Amino acid sequence: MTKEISVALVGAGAMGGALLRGWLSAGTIDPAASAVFDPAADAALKKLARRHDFALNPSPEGISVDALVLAVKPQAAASVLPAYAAIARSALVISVMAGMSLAAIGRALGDPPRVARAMPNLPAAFGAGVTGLYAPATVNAHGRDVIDRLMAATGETVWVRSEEEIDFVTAVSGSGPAYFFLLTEALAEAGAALGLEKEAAQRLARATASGAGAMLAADPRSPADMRKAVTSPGGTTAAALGVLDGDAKALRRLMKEAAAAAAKRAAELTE
Ligand SMILES: NC(=O)C1=CN([C@@H]2O[C@H](COP(=O)(O)OP(=O)(O)OC[C@H]3O[C@@H](n4cnc5c(N)ncnc54)[C@H](O)[C@@H]3O)[C@@H](O)[C@H]2O)C=CC1
Ligand SMILES: O=C(O)[C@@H]1CCC=N1
Repeated sequence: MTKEISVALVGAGAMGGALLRGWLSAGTIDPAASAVFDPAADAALKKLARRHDFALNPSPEGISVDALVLAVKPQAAASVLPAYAAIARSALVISVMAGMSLAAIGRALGDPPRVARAMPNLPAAFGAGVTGLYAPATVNAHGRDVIDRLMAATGETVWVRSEEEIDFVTAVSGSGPAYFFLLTEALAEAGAALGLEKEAAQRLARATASGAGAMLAADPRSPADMRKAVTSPGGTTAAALGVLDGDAKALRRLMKEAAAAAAKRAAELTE
């Protein structure tokens, strides 16, 4: 049996909390040997700590774990991270922070030997996440395996070739769920504008997004082939796609601009 991983998680908010719940339900981590740090721990997190028996907000002194996972806001990192420098000396450090470079993490933690970057997304809370991963040569095959096992507990993993590509992962899949949620909001608004009751339009749009997501997860056809399967020649879908994807390629152009803006922001946060 593969050994469970001991983890110190710094920041158990939306993303850190989702990862933690994924690890606990998949049995990836050893709760009794793990610790979670979050000064704003809410009742749900306290209950989780009691149920699974992991340490919540212990003193960081003397803690020794396989992996130190950093999930605080990048803007808070410089002031928060130094308290965890001693843990980082012996642990594999995995940062899920957007726009916080390996160099900046190294500076904040006193240059620990092994630091890697992971860019998960929020569907990790339902085991339906996808995480982009990058580790420099200082992280060996065993370290990569630990990172992969931790992130695979919450969905798919995709290794990328350079640290810069993590900013591109952030633009595609890190921020990506929000694009689909916006599309769902916009579709519901369009349905209401046509004359449907607001609640009916919301239910139709949400179930459609979720159904399309289920097809993407289960159907091996490409997204383009599935789009074609919905689109009868001269029919209703073709009329809509003429607006979204006609000569001006409006949606594709907009998506490129949106992803470029996200990647640019990730790079700015890094500076
Ligand atoms: N929300 C998302 O969809 C994604 C977020 N991320 C990254 O995850 C990180 C966290 O983002 P969210 O979870 O969205 O933010 P959040 O605000 O929900 O969580 C941050 C947590 O850090 C805690 N915190 C603040 N000071 C702390 C300290 N001194 N020690 C320990 N914990 C402390 C806060 O109480 C909070 O619970 C960010 O760096 C973000 O770039 C990455 C991928 C997706
Ligand atoms: O918006 C953000 O900066 C974070 C990173 C990816 C998703 N949320």
